[in-house]
Amino acid sequence: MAFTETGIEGLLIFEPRVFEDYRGYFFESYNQSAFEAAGLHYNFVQDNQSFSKYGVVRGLHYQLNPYAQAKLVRVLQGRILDVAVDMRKSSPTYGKHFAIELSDENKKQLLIPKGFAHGFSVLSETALVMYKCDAFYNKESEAGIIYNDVDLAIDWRLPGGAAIVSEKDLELPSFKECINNFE
Ligand SMILES: Cc1cn([C@H]2C[C@H](O)[C@@H](COP(=O)(O)OP(=O)(O)O[C@H]3O[C@@H](C)C(=O)[C@@H](O)[C@H]3O)O2)c(=O)[nH]c1=O
Repeated sequence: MAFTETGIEGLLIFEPRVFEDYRGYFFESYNQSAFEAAGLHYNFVQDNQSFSKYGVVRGLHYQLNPYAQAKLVRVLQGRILDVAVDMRKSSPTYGKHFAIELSDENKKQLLIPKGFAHGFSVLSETALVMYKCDAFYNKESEAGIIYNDVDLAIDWRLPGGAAIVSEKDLELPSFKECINNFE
């Protein structure tokens, strides 16, 4: 079980220890005491799961305070590019993003603290994504940034720009338009 830094404070990669044998494999996908031993005190209260096809981009999403959510993201089937944008104005990496491939094969997870916008693109034929949240969904506090924001310039690794995006997400504002949503 290992936590790796990403260069953005608080944003960590978690790699569980995988036990393989002739039957297959076993791993602890989450263990609260192991997180606490690493100084990571989260009280996850909601688990979400989504299934998407190749080219889907979900995001970039966050909830406004006091409903902001930390998330622990993993992939049960397939391969995604998971992206977290640092929206914490006091952070030295404010406005920077971090992207990582998460897959059923590499079993990596991304721990995203509050104060980030989150999204992902689907790189495999389909992907089953699961993430834990430390605050409940609150429809009224949903917010987001347009996935192809010019300032963030995220490479979603979808050649030919084949992004499949929800109608709601296509209406999202630019990064610059929502900076006042953050402290
Ligand atoms: C996020 C969420 C949605 N819903 C409902 C609202 C809506 O009718 C339907 C689909 O919601 P969305 O289109 O917002 O789903 P989606 O675009 O997958 O939204 C998710 O994107 C990723 C990137 C995140 O980080 C999540 O926090 C969440 O915002 O599900 C819930 O009931 N509970 C929830 O927690």
